[in-house]
Amino acid sequence: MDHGNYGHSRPKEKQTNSNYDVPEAVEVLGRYDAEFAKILTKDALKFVADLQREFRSHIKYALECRKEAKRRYNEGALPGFDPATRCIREGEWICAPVPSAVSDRKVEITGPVERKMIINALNSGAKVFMADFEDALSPNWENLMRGQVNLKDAVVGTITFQDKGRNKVYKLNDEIAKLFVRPRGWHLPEAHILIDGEPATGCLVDFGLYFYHNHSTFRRTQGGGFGPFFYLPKMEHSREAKIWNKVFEKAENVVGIERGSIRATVLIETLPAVFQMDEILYELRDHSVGLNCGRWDYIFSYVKIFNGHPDRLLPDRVQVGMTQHFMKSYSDLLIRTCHRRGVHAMGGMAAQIPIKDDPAANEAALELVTKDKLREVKAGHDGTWAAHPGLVPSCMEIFTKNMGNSPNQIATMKRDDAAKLTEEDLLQIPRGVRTMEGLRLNTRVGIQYVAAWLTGSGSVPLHNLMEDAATAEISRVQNWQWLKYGVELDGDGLGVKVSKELFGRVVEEEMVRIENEVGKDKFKKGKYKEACKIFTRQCTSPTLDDFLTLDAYNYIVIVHPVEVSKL
Ligand SMILES: CC(=O)SCCNC(=O)CCNC(=O)[C@H](O)C(C)(C)COP(=O)(O)OP(=O)(O)OC[C@H]1O[C@@H](n2cnc3c(N)ncnc32)[C@H](O)[C@@H]1OP(=O)(O)O
Ligand SMILES: O=CC(=O)O
Ligand SMILES: [Mg+2]
Repeated sequence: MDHGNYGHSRPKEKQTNSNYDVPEAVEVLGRYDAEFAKILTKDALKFVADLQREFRSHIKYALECRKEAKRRYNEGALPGFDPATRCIREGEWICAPVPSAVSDRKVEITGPVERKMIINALNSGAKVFMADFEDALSPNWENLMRGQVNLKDAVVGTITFQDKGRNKVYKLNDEIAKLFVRPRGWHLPEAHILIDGEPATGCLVDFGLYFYHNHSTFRRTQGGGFGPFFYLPKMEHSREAKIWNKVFEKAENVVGIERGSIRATVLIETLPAVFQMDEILYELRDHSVGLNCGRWDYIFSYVKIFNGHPDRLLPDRVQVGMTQHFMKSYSDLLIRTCHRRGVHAMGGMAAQIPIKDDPAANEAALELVTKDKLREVKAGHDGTWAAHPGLVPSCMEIFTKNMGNSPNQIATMKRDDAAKLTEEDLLQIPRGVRTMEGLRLNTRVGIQYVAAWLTGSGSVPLHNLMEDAATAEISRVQNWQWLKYGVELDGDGLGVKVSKELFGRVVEEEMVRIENEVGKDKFKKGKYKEACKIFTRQCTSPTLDDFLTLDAYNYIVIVHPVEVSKL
């Protein structure tokens, strides 16, 4: 974690936002708001600070280990199963029984913690709503704190939203989806909250504030005595799961609830983590409700881990789907591992979303989603993700039809055949070709996504697909990889090699295209130029940055009170 200076308006003399009532050695540098103050209470901040103090050295160590592993991969090593933990992989043990409140997770809708979307998602007919502080959210202060306010209102059941333009009031139905919350990954700091002079760890802020304010109501009204429920992103090793387990135990102790109340599903979305699935479940065995195939970050991770391996270059992004051998192997092994340990094996997100103004294109998009979901349920997944309420009914139909009356397939789809999958299967190079259109699309989408992220939107529709931080990362690292190794665009039959000059031209042309598409006015008012600078810098940097959002985060930190210009 980089504890450096963040933000445009950090005062020279340290000033605290004195309106918040803070515990000792905690400073809140984000804007004051009376609604936020109900979340940032002295006790809640103390709860977060205590987590930070107890676990910061563990987190720092885990992130150092990531760096060390990266050094080894860059020198040519391959990720693989750890001989030291063979006994965990081969041992017969199971996780704590799945709470009945979440035994049926056929369809889970996901979305940012935005007020109207939370209501729509909870009302969508999905079994679960994963409220996202991560891939789908731009983590600016307003989004994060409003997100906490919104979730608190949602858990209590009083959340409403008025769309004045459409004269429409949104409120919760009688029957709603079960709420899971996804905090940020371990790597992201929260620069608006300082603890002992250092930025807090983003995920401990997200988890801590949500847990502190909602555990009691949630367990009573939604969890049937269990909960709250979480999704845990971007882990690379079981030592990181161990930290989460200890965080959960501490949280349970502090508020006096039984061990195993909190439950979490871990996203397997980094390449090293696929070799650690048993170990991750083992660390979290009292708190686990399964694993999920986070396919988009997983693809991103493949490029990142192999950034020093020119023999493992990816084809166009659109060709790296779940039917590629390494992706199918990952999904099959995840199902086998979860079911052997008695928990859910969740599927992932198809990128297609409904297309409003083109029925034929809409039908084609829906067909792709259907195909993807059918593959998942037949393989043995217990549920899947939907990006949009319009997709929930068809995903539900596919899972219900193929699973009959069972809430899940944990006991019936053991997939013992997947036990024979090898390291080679899990690492097999994806097949396909590289094209100029692939380079253009990566560039267009990457710049448009960063522009949206800088203005507060973490998930956006682009070219009829859902784009979020994970999909944008693929565009970035793929461009970086192609540039670094001067690859030939072999799918066009032209034999063009990717170079800085070619990329520079593509960037210029795509910026013109974006301006034409969004219109001059929006282009001028938007953050397209800043986004272009960030994205281009990342694609052309001599070494690959770990995360696009770590670099871009600096642009969205606004420290209060904002320093008044002396001019
Ligand atoms: C790789 C991963 O991590 S995947 C998980 C993270 N990503 C996500 O969660 C993406 C979630 N999806 C979304 O954010 C959105 O669906 C987008 C940005 C892709 C598309 O958004 P839009 O273009 O606004 O969708 P659209 O205009 O069709 O929305 C229609 C209605 O559905 C609602 N809606 C759309 N998606 C969602 C959602 N995921 N949850 C709740 N409501 C939603 C809209 O709010 C809108 O409501 P309204 O009619 O009451 O005004
Ligand atoms: O978080 C999900 C992913 O696919 O990445
Ligand atoms: Mg992800």
